[in-house]
Amino acid sequence: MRRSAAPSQLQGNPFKKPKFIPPARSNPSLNEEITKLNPDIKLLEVATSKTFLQSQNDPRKCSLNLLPTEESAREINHGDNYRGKYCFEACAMATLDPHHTVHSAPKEITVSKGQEEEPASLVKYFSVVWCKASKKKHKKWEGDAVLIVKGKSFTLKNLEGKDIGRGIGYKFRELEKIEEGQTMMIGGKEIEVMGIISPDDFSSGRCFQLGGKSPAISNFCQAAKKCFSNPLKSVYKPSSKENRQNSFCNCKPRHDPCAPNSLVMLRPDSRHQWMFNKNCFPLVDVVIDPHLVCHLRPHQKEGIRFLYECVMGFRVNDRYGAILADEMGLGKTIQCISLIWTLQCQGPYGGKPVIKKTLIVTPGSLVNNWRKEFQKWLGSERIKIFAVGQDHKIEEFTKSPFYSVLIISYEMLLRSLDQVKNIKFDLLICDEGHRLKNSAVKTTAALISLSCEKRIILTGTPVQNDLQEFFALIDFVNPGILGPLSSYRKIYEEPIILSRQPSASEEEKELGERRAAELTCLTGLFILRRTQEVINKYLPPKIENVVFCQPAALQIELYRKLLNSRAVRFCLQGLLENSPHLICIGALKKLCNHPCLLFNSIKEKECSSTWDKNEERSLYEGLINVFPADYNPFMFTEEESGKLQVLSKLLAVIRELCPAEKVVLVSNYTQTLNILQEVCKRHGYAYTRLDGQTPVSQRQQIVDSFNSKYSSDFIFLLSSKAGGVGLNLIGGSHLILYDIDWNPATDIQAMSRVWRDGQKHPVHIYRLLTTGTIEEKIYQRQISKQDLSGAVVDLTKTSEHTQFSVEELKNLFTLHESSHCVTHDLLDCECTGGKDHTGDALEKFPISRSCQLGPHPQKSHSLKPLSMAQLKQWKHFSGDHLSLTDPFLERIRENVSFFFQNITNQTTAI
Ligand SMILES: Nc1ncnc2c1ncn2[C@@H]1O[C@H](COP(=O)(O)OP(=O)(O)OP(=O)(O)O)[C@@H](O)[C@H]1O
Ligand SMILES: [Mg+2]
Repeated sequence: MRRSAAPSQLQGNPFKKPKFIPPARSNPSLNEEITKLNPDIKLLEVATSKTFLQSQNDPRKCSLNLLPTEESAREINHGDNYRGKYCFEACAMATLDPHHTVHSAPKEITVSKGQEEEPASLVKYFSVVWCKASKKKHKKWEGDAVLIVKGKSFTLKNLEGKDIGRGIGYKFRELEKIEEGQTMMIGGKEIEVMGIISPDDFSSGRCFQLGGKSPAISNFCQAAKKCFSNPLKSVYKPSSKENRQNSFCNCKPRHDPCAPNSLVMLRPDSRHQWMFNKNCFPLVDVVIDPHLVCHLRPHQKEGIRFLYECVMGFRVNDRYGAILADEMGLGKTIQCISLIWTLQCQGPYGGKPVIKKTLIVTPGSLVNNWRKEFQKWLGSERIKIFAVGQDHKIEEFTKSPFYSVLIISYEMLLRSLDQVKNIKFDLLICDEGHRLKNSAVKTTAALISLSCEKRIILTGTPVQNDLQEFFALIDFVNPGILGPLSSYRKIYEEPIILSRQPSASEEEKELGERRAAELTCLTGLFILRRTQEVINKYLPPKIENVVFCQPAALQIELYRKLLNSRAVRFCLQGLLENSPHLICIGALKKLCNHPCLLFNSIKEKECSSTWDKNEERSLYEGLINVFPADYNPFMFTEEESGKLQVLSKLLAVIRELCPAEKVVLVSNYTQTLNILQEVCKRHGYAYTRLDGQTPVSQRQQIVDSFNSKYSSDFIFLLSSKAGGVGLNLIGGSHLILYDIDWNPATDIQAMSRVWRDGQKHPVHIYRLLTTGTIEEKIYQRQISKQDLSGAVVDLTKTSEHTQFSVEELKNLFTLHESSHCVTHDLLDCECTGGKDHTGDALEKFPISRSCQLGPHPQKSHSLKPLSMAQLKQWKHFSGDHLSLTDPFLERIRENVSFFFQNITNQTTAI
């Protein structure tokens, strides 16, 4: 039967290329090679030979897939029916790693010749082409597919991962015979077998990738492996006639590549030269300006190399995107500035600059920060920056030839999209780019519509809970690299999510893990994430405290009443559809911050016209009577809230002991910030404030003035959700998180504002939680979920908190009045929180005891939220412990039931 070429063959699908060796034949030369490495594997036979990225990356791994032949399998199998299992395992372990245990196939495995019954666990995979069944002689194949043969059943999946045919009841004999060129009918489709797919290729998902992708990516490995050659060789001596002809080009690097500490970029490989150097300009080394290099941290140098290789298309063929996902404060800005400045002045071909104009899109509050950073690192002469603002309209940029960098906020971009589209940008940088969630979001759509190919996303906040958001980011920087969303879902998202369900079978778990690993591998070429650890040594010590504040009497009484309300009881009956649980949670959180916030809500609702119909009525019933008859929320007192009492004392002791230091005080709620502001006023503390209402144009000014050593402000009131991202608040060295967010990333964002490059003082962080209440539960949820983080992204739902099981609600709606610290109770720690478990007494205990904290270096200083296990490693003690050495904690102990403390960079600590 003749056939037309299937799509994969037109595109050169690597899975079709290898010569198929039917199971009964062997390839002696390869076998020899394998045998040299490990004599035990001579019984196995090479069935297919493919080149994959992974094998290139890891020199120990080989590009061969080893399958036992029918005969060899029979040789080692003596009479039982596990051959199928053996086949599968041997395939899955197919590497040439000499340490690998390919030879350890179970010896007792046997197969009886006449045996017909085949265990259901036999799984084989084949690449096939398919078309609708017809009697025509000349078939027109409609597409490539993957045939999965499991036991007696067949499944046909297209390359998007969708099932397109099924069949059952095939005989084992038929199964055995499947070989290249064989045609068969499955679910009304005719297929022709093209080759065997190894279980590894199937479980990693590689067999679904069409020709263009893998080779594109694998190209990087060669490029990346090439060492830096002596740059002077080709730079100073034009090697060919053509090069001499093009001597009008700048053949010298802009900076001396041989100077000590020079930072030289990777040279393009021959493929790149062939594609992009049609005029045969001489190769010139691209060298980062030494003026910048002298400031760069090692991880920043590595980051610049990474960005350069990505946007030049060295890493993945025909893709020019990158995601720089370094944790907060690692200097993503300086890395981008270095890249822009380099590409704008230099290039590998005749020194010709690679880019002319750059567009930087950033949250409004950071537009001026970017401008300032350019000035900080490059001064005002080298490069002309245009930051769009009220007084700086985009037209000015369009008209003037001087400016090469346009900085614009996401909001402004939407408003002036048409104008931006008319400008040709060669490089696009999206700061805090995790907001580009999907193409349905307007901003994403607007950015996608820009024609610029070189795209960089910067984000310090990893994608937390959504593989589709992850897809959106990847697809934005390197469009199409993961195929269409529909196939991505089938091949990666669904198996990964399925594998994380508690009910997942072993097989599902394994498949999900393999797919996640493959996804990480594919995307890892253009995603770079480094953690805080790389910068710790440049930073002053950080003393982190979790402070469990005893609730005030009024809070306890109101809390009990709320928990006894009809609304809460209704939630616990499990009728969650219309459950008012979110309202109940909101009320409890307000109460923890200050009872006057709850009072205000009750009064507001009483005045509201919908009060009668509202579920809140049943929540607030009788609550007002708990407040004193003449209660005036504007005259609130500190004694009415445990946390506020602690805060007030904390501010006083900071002021007293460190008069030159400043405090960043963070809340997620504007109303709470109002209370904190009032506290500042009452105590005469000078303050400044940045929240969602603060005009974007004023934000940088507020930040700058707080950071200035001449500022008289003692406190910076910050709404973390409104404007926390990306801000540098190094003027403050004490940071107090007054309330807790469900999403740990919000809190981490806030905490990272002060402990960053440029900070001069030891940093003190205080997280205030009300003992025994919902705040502790939210904290526990933050930290326990962290243990589950996934390989590519953290799949735990941490940002959306609308769904709870009845059990979870029961836990949330419980007040633990007798516990000093419910979180500590949960840690399974042997200590009682007494004095023996402070750092002072550490030497007395053997290191292995779970509570002995100080001597163990903290495992990771990454900005990831803590896990329960890590928290247990923190120093911890109850509030009534007698000899607190920390003078700040000493002063607030009266209102505190428990402390956790951890010091980073302790060697130089206070
Ligand atoms: N090599 C360096 N030497 C001194 N200061 C540096 C260096 N690199 C960065 N900084 C400073 O560190 C601070 C943090 O840098 P930057 O704002 O770029 O961090 P980021 O990675 O963008 O963090 P975020 O995710 O919070 O936005 C800035 O004030 C910056 O000027
Ligand atoms: Mg930033």
